[in-house]
Amino acid sequence: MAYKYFEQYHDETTETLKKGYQDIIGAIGENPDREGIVKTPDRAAKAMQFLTQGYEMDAEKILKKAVFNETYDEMVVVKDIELYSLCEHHMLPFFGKAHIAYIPNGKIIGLSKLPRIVDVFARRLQVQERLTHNILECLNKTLQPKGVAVVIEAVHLCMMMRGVQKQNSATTTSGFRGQFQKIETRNEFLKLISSDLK
Ligand SMILES: Nc1nc2c(ncn2[C@@H]2O[C@H](COP(=O)(O)OP(=O)(O)OP(=O)(O)O)[C@@H](O)[C@H]2O)c(=O)[nH]1
Ligand SMILES: [Zn+2]
Repeated sequence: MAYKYFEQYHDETTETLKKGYQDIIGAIGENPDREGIVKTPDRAAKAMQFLTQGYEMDAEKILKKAVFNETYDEMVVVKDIELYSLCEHHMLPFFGKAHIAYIPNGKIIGLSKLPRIVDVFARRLQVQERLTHNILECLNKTLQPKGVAVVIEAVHLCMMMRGVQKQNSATTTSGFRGQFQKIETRNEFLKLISSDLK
């Protein structure tokens, strides 16, 4: 995991979140002083800061660290980028995979920066549609490629553990700019992301 050693907790935020989690634990009928739970508000406060760390990150800055001039002008595809986010309606996880492609226009991007920007936008309260567009627009603006495409496939725990309780439905969202608006280019991308080559 990229952020295994994340330690940017803010004391004030931790305290505020801790109080909130203590109230939640009491409100659901648990004993906040029970041995196994006494440290839970502190752990949960830190977990929530980890899961929402994207608010403090600047995606454009991260991308600009690794932009290289190159004449390669074929499609670049990075697929199966795992993502974990929180739905903004229930604050429950949704998770799945992102597939990203772009066609360079004189500049290529360091490959690891693509998963990094997925995380920047995923580690916030989100809806899948906005997450898809955030990634798409950020790449389009920063790289100004000939085309960019983003597909996200995800499952939402708010539809599985509660609510409609549907265990087998997945949601796909997509966005296409530039040359990916042409059907042949889009189809080539969709074919590449559906192949089993790992
Ligand atoms: N479009 C979209 N909807 C989402 C996403 N995550 C959760 N939702 C939906 O947000 C909606 C919120 O609807 P409400 O009727 O206000 O909430 P609710 O009463 O808890 O709804 P149910 O989940 O149907 O029980 C639900 O339909 C969720 O399925 C997302 O990423 N995109
Ligand atoms: Zn939800």
